[in-house]
Amino acid sequence: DEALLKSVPTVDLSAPTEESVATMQSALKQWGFFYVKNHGVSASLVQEQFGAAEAVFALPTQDKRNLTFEPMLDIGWLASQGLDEESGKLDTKEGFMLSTNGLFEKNASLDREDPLKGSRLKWPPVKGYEATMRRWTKELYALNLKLNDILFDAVGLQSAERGRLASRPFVIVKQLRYAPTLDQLGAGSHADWGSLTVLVTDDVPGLEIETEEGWLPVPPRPDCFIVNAGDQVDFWTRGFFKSANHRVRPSEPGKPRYSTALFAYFDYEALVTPLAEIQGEDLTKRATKEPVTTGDYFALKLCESIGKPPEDCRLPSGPTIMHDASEL
Ligand SMILES: O=C(O)CCC(=O)C(=O)O
Ligand SMILES: [Fe+2]
Repeated sequence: DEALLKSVPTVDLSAPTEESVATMQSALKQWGFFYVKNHGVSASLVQEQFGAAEAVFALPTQDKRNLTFEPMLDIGWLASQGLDEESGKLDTKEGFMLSTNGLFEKNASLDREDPLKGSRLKWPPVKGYEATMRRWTKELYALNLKLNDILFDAVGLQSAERGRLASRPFVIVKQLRYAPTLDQLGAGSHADWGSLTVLVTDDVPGLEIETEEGWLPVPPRPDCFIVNAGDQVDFWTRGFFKSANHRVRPSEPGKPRYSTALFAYFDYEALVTPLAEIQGEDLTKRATKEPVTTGDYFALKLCESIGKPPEDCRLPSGPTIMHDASEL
């Protein structure tokens, strides 16, 4: 199998910018995925974050139920629930989510020193959790902004557009735990919705991406994070950069797998339109081909994911979306 001999490239953030730009460009064109090294997040913070994740998932079920998932804010605890379309079985992932939903207020500002400030969040009853996750979100938010700069160079974007698309990206932090079972997928095949996803995993392999030649493993690499482009980038570049389908198939018996994703979107209020800088045939796989703001797009995707057709799903006129799931 030829795909198995290949591997996704690594963007080294300590290398000269032109080199990072060239690597990201070819990686997103070919795979939709790359590793990033010298990302600036300390190993001790990575450990601390995984400690926080383990502590949340180890809470008594009742405590986790008190942190119930709120779909329109994209926060809270999710028990394993996603149906894996291939096997028809439930997948094995459990999640806890935080989001910068303070941005849902019109013209909201975002504090880069504390991106979660102003968000409605449920903090789990775990000592030190809030401080750790505020720090984690701050550092990963900054990393996403750096990656955006490289992404914008990779498409030759004008400077005015940069600020419009990436002054206040909306982000979701999702801590994941995959149950230690091998006869079921950890996460079924899917593409991410946003701009760039930054993924940090423990040392249990499992992530695979769909390629023309089959499923390609993207195993953990020491000191590297994994980054992939989502559907917003696919739409924005007319498919020039891929939003690749991927899945998780944990491969070590008896050992749970932990990973934490930062799902970033473009600026919450920005209207995302296909790039003028990229010409050529529209290869986008994204279903919605109308330009929409990130906020409306996000609300639309949420409606879709809970099975409401867009016409039954009231989208607000501006970016201030419903705060209450019952309004759907
Ligand atoms: O845990 C992983 O390796 C991937 C998670 C993922 O793809 C997702 O949550 O969207
Ligand atoms: Fe994903």
